[in-house]
Amino acid sequence: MPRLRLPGDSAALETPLELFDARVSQLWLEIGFGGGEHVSSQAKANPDAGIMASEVFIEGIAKCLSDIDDMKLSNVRLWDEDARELVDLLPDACLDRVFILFPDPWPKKRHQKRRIIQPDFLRELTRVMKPGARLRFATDVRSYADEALTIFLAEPRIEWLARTADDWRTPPSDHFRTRYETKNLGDIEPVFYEFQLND
Ligand SMILES: C[S@@+](CC[C@H](N)C(=O)[O-])C[C@H]1O[C@@H](n2cnc3c(N)ncnc32)[C@H](O)[C@@H]1O
Repeated sequence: MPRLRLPGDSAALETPLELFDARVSQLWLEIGFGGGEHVSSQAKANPDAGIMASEVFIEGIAKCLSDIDDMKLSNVRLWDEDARELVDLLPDACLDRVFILFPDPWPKKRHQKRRIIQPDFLRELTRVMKPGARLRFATDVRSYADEALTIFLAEPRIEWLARTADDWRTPPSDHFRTRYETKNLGDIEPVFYEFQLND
C-alpha cells in the first residue's frame, strides 16, 4: 500500500495534513473501519477532510483499498495496525473529528477490559484532538453504551452534545450506515453519542 499507508514514524506524522495527495484543511480519524464503507463515503462527501483510517482486519483493508481506488479518492490514508499506536504517534491537537463506530463489543463481562474505550486511551485521544473537535461513538450493545458513556463523561474536557433526551437514538444526518451496523447483532437499537472537546 505504498501511497495509501501512513508512515509509521512520528517525524513523518508531525505534519499530517501534508500526507494526503489532496489538498485538505481538516484531519479526521476513523478507528476500526471494518470494510471501510463509512470511510469512503465520508471522504467522497468531504473532499476538504483528510481521513486517516485504521483497521487490523486484512480483508477489510483490501475492500477499503479497492473502494478508494474505484472512487479515485485522494484524501484517505490507511493505518493497518492498532489504532492506539497511531494515536500515540500523532502530534498534540491535530484532529478535527474522530469516529469510533460499532467497535468490537466484547459482551462477556470477563472480556470487557479488551474494549477500545478505556480511560487511558480516551485521555490520549483528547491529547490529539483540537479544542472544539468532535468525536462520534456508536454501538448496539447496551453494556458498552452505558460503560462508554460513563468513561466519556468522566473526562473533564469532554462535553456530550445531546440536544434532547433521546436524540442519541437517531443516526446523525451526516452518518453513513456501516456493514456491521446493518447486521443488527447487538441487544439494542444503535446509539450515536456525539462529543465535543472543550478547551
Ligand atoms: C465490530 S467491527 C466494526 C467495523 C466497522 N466500524 C463497522 O461498523 O462496520 C470492529 C472493527 O474494529 C477493528 N479493530 C479492533 N481493534 C482495533 C484496533 N485496536 N485498531 C484498529 N482496528 C481495530 C476490528 O478488526 C473490526 O474490524
